[in-house]
Amino acid sequence: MSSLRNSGLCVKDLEVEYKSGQLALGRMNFTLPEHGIYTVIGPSGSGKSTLLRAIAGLLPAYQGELLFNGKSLRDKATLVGLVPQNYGLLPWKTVQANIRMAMKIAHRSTESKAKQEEGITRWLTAMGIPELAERYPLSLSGGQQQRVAIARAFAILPTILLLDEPFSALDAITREALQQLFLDSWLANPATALFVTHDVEEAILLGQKIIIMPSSKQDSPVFVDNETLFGMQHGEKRDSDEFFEQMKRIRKVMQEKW
Ligand SMILES: Nc1ncnc2c1ncn2[C@@H]1O[C@H](COP(=O)(O)OP(=O)(O)OP(=O)(O)O)[C@@H](O)[C@H]1O
Repeated sequence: MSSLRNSGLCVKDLEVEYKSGQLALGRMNFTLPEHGIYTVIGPSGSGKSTLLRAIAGLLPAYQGELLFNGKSLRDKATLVGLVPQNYGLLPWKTVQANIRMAMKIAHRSTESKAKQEEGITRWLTAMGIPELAERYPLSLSGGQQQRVAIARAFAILPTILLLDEPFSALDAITREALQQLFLDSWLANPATALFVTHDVEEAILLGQKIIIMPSSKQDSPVFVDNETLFGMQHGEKRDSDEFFEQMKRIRKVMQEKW
């Protein structure tokens, strides 16, 4: 049994250097309880995508340890879903075939075909795009591709869900609608989610904690608790006093650390 100290996502002395010798991510140490949404903001180049890639197992090498409930992520025993910045959809497969393939890889065909098809329809519907099932990714708008990528990530029912600026290609209204869809979908499958965004408001509207990456690789990230807002109805957050207080708090940290 894992002790409480080891439960959740544990990042121990993580440091990433790419082949060029450039330090992409300074030493990081933190533990995040499971079943939470953690938003990550930081200046360009501070290592947000690199952090997600390390957790997703996409880096050939890194220093330190990544554990989930005490088990190393290197062992691939924990199912991780990633929505990368470029959506990562296969252009030669239809929307539904993209999702089907991800489900097959994740569950190694242990699921019945009927259950798989039901899952595909359910997640496309949850993202508001059931009519796009037969279309090919390159015939879709950027925002539609983002929805497909999010549906695909949720459809594999991951334990850890990583999202790299998933709503960046959306207009403000669609973005708000998708934030709500994301929260509803997360409630249906409360993965441990790391959500990278450039938008401070979005970080406050979605995260249970907000992780602020520093510009200096020698500095540590700052964690801002956001439980009060996280517990509110999504539609009421933006107009609340707590939202404005949180904006002020975070801007202060940004001024100091960026
Ligand atoms: N494949 C790579 N090879 C070499 N260096 C890389 C590679 N990918 C990223 N880097 C470098 O690592 C650092 C962190 O990059 P990363 O993409 O993680 O930052 P980020 O915070 O996600 O930036 P952005 O907000 O612009 O997406 C940067 O200095 C970047 O130039």
